Amino acid sequence: MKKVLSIAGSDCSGGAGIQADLKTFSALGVFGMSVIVSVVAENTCRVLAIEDISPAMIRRQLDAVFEDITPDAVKIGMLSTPACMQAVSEKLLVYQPKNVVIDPVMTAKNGCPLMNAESVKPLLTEIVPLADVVTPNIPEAEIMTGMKIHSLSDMAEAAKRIMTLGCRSVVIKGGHANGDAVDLFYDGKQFYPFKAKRINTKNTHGTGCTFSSAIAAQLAKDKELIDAVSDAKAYVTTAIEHSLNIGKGNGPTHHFYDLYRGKVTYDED
Ligand SMILES: Nc1ncnc2c1ncn2[C@@H]1O[C@H](COP(=O)(O)OP(=O)(O)O)[C@@H](O)[C@H]1O
Ligand SMILES: Cc1ncc(COP(=O)(O)O)c(N)n1
Repeated sequence: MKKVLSIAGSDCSGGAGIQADLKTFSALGVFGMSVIVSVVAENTCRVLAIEDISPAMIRRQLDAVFEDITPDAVKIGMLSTPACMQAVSEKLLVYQPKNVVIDPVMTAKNGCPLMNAESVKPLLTEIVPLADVVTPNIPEAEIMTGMKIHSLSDMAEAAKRIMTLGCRSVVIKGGHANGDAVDLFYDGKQFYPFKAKRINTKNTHGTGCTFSSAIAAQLAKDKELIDAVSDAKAYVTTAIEHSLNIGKGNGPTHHFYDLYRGKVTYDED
């Protein structure tokens, strides 16, 4: 069984964060583990409060996982403060995991901030260079690059700028654009657009968490980067097609194993 670690925030309402990550891992047939960086009191409508776990406790959780179980991939989501980022980057430099996917989470779907403004700099200098793939949405890519993104060619320019930070590849997600949902993957040599029809739903809570976790799961199963991104795009599209009208705001994606039966492969080692 392949093993994947999520380092992220907890969404008590179950649609995003660690909870979405673990559901994605299970649906894709990998063993999920979690290091909780922040506890977020949130639901489909709003964020009520955030309590960050101490950097010492983040370090201890990482030690607990890595001294016993070597993950085949690591997904990083919400890291709210520079101190959280410091704890995570320090330990990842020690443990050197393979297949690191970084979703630079900055705000919830309802616009509530999940990352402090002073964290942008350490995100770019300490976290992004650890990544095999970084997966910003359009507003996140704008903050990371200081440019506005209105078109696919703007997405390409932003991807080039993000690559200069030292990551191995980048996918700029097009969920926040108009028209088809086009994500642009760039490996430093070539651009690959992944296109899906836009699904007309308000229930998109957890789409980014689902997508980045699906990439991590596929990388853990030894897929090439481009194939992992392609499979993750298919997975997240299906999870949005079957998203749930739970809660009063943006409902969550759905991770239902039967939907993927036939596509899921288990690895016995
Ligand atoms: N309404 C939609 N229809 C189809 N795909 C979508 C839709 N909204 C988002 N996606 C896809 O979901 C994934 C997550 O994208 P996005 O919502 O931009 O990320 P985030 O959750 O970080 O804001 C991307 O693959 C994006 O193209
Ligand atoms: C703890 C936590 N992490 C991440 C998100 C963003 O979710 P999305 O996948 O919708 O961008 C969230 N709302 N809560």
